[in-house]
Amino acid sequence: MVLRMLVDENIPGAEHVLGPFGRVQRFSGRSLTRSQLVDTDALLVRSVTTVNESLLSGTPVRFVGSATSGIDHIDVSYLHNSGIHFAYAGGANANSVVEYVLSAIASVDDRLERLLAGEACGIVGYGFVGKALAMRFHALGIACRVYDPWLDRDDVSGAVDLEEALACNVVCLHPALTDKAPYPSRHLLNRDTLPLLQPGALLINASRGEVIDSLALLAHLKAGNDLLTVLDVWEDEPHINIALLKQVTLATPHIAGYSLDSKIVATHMLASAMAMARGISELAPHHATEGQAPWVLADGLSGAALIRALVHAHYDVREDDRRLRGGGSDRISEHFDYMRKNYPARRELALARIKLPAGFSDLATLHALGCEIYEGEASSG
Ligand SMILES: NC(=O)C1=CN([C@@H]2O[C@H](COP(=O)(O)OP(=O)(O)OC[C@H]3O[C@@H](n4cnc5c(N)ncnc54)[C@H](O)[C@@H]3O)[C@@H](O)[C@H]2O)C=CC1
Ligand SMILES: O=C(O)C(=O)[C@H](O)COP(=O)(O)O
Repeated sequence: MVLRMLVDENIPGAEHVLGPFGRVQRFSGRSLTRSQLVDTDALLVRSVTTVNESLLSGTPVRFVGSATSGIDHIDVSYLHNSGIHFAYAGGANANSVVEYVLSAIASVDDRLERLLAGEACGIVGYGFVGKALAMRFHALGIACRVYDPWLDRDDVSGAVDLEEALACNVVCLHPALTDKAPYPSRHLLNRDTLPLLQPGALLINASRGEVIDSLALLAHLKAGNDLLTVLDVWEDEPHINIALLKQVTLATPHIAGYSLDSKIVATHMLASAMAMARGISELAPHHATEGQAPWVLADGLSGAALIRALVHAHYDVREDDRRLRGGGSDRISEHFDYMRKNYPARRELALARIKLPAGFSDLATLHALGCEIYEGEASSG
């Protein structure tokens, strides 16, 4: 049977990877309605589409895939109880988020140097992203204090309670969004917990906007608390709070996980799941992203300077911040989505090939960042 697939317009590679299953039609994620699903067998969404009974009941949809790691937009119990297959791309973009966080840390004063000198980083949420971040930090020699109350403490390296994680000078939020007791993450940072952050701390949120009570954060920042903030995610996207945008240190339109590499992996993960659900063993050949051109490292870099140079050469979060603010306040929601839809092909540093200058000595840092050493000739500098 030819499968009728409806695929979010922002899932790249779908025609190539999913084409062999049948017909691929595109839709716009924020405006999907039930009437568009009357002749759809498989629905592939991103985080902006709420998938629940009111969208799916009475439709022929039998497979739902989400090209995301967070699945708070999916009513998984409804899908399960209705016999609808569900798959998502858990972990596909974890490294992309890790590199976003590194880029943010490397952009704010001497935060990176201080972490390398022994200050600890607080990580809230120890799933694919939190764990990948902790492992990258560990490889770089940076200590982590991790809070994830849903996990057995023995399974969490550097487990602490929330107060201790928030007492670090850099705090990174990576919990799933949940309302579930006893540890809901919605508004985990609120008017009672924001004061637990240290003066001068850097708070990075690349999870879901609703993990922070934005009005409480705005009040906290306006009260002159010495807090630096990097927000990739916002409450009520794309209608973000302009007053908050003006107060934060760096602001981006929910693109931390948007490396090209991670998006293609996500498409493949959904295709594999769809194949399995249909009992098909042969998939389309991997739609590999092109290898990156070797990058020639400048002389004399090591430690923090080396990390900063490599991270920013690959992805500089300050450029996304400039572009978001450059859209002006009057049409910010359109601009927010425009940036997401037209996001440039960002490649991951962990897949980069680096040509070393003569006498280079800091191989440990290159390995910690996941880079490959390139031995051949390279043309660019
Ligand atoms: N900004 C972006 O582009 C991206 C955002 N995300 C968001 O980041 C979240 C984390 O991503 P993954 O690690 O891949 O998800 P995951 O599902 O692997 O991990 C989420 C972790 O959060 C923990 N958690 C839940 N409630 C918590 C609480 N109250 N306090 C502390 N921890 C709590 C869970 O126990 C779990 O270990 C996703 O759920 C998604 O919402 C993920 C990828 C990209
Ligand atoms: O994976 C997740 O979870 C994310 O937040 C996505 O990377 C964000 O992308 P969209 O699904 O919002 O386009």
